[in-house]
Amino acid sequence: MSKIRDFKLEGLVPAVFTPMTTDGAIDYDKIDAYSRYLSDLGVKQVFLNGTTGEGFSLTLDERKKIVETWVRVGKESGRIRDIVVHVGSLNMHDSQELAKHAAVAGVDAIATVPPLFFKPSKLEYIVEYCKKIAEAAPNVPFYYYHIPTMTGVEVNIEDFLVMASKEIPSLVGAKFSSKDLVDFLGCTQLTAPNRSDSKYNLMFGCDEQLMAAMVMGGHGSVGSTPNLMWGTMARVLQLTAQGNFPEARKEQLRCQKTVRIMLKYGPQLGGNVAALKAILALVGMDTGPPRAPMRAPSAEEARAIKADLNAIGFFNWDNQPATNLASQPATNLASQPATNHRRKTAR
Ligand SMILES: CC(=O)N[C@@H]([C@@H](O)[C@H](O)[C@H](O)CO)[C@@H](O)CC(=O)C(=O)O
Repeated sequence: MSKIRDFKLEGLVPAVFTPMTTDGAIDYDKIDAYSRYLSDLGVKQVFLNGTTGEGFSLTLDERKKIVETWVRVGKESGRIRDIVVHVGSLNMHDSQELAKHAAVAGVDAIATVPPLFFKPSKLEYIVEYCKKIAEAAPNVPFYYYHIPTMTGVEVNIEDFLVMASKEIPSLVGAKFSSKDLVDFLGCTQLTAPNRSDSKYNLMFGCDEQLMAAMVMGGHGSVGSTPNLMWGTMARVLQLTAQGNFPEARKEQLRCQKTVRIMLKYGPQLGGNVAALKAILALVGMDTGPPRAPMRAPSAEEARAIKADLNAIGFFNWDNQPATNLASQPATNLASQPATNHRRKTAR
C-alpha cells in the first residue's frame, strides 16, 4: 500500500497532446522528441490520453500503444519520472481493460472521468463505477478526473472523496478541472487525523485560475498550457507560493490572455485542443493536427493566431526557464507558516 500512499503529483504536470500525422494516424515516433522537449523544460510527471491528449478520439489499441511508447521513451530513458494515464471511456469494460494494461505497462497512476453517456443521478453510482475501474488495477494509485465542462457530470468532489475513500483503497486524489473553488477548498481542507496538509492529492486543471487554486491549497497543475508556456505557469506557481501576489497576477494574466486566444479560435477549429496544438507548433513542438471533429488551422488561420500571440507579447515571455522552477514542488500555501506581519516595535 505504500506505493499508493506515497505517490504524489505536484508542481506543473502537462496533460500531453497526442502527436498525429497529417492523415490522422498516431505519430508514435514523435513521442520521443516530445518527451525530450518536455524533459528539457524540467517536466518530471505527465498525464496521458486526457482531454488535451484527445483520449476519447482514440481507439483502445492506440491508447495502449501511446502508454507503452511513453513508458519506453519517457520513463525508461529517465526523462520522465511519473506517468499518469487517463483510462476513462464510454463504458466500464474498456476502462477496466485500459486500467489493467496501464498496470502491466508500469505506469504510476491512473485516472478516470465518471460515466458520461448514461449520466449518474447519484454520487453512489459514480463511486461504484470508479471502484470497479480502480479494482482492475488495485495496486496503482487512482485519481478521479473531474472535468464537468466536458463530461456534463456535476458532482461535489469533497463529498466524492469522503465517500469514495471508504470504497476505493487506491484512491489518492482528484484532478480538478473545474472553476468551482468553493468545492476545491473543501477538498484541500480534508485533512487526515493530526495532519495539517490535505489528505488527498489535489491537482488543478483550469490553468487560467491556477493562482487562486494554489491559494486554496492545491498541490499543482495538470493542464494543457504548461506544454506551451512552461515558464509563465512555473512563475505562477512559485510567485504564489512565495506570497508575491502582484507578480503572480501578472503571470496569471499572461495565461489568461493566451487562453482567450485559444477560446477565440477553438470553436472554428472544432475544439480548443486544436487551437492549443497550433500554439504548441508555433513554439516549436509540432505534434501535428488534431483528430476529427477538430481540424488544424489553415495557413491563414495560423498566421492570425501568431499575430494575436505577438500582440500580447507571448513570444517575449521567458517560457524556457533556466532554473526549471516548476520541477520543484510548489509549496502548498496551506502548509506554510503564517507570515508574522506584526511590526517589530523598537525596544
Ligand atoms: C477543458 C480542458 O481542456 N481543460 C484543460 C485545461 O488545461 C485548459 O486547456 C486550460 O485551462 C485552458 O482553458 C485541462 O483541464 C484538461 C486536462 O487536464 C487534460 O487534458 O487531461
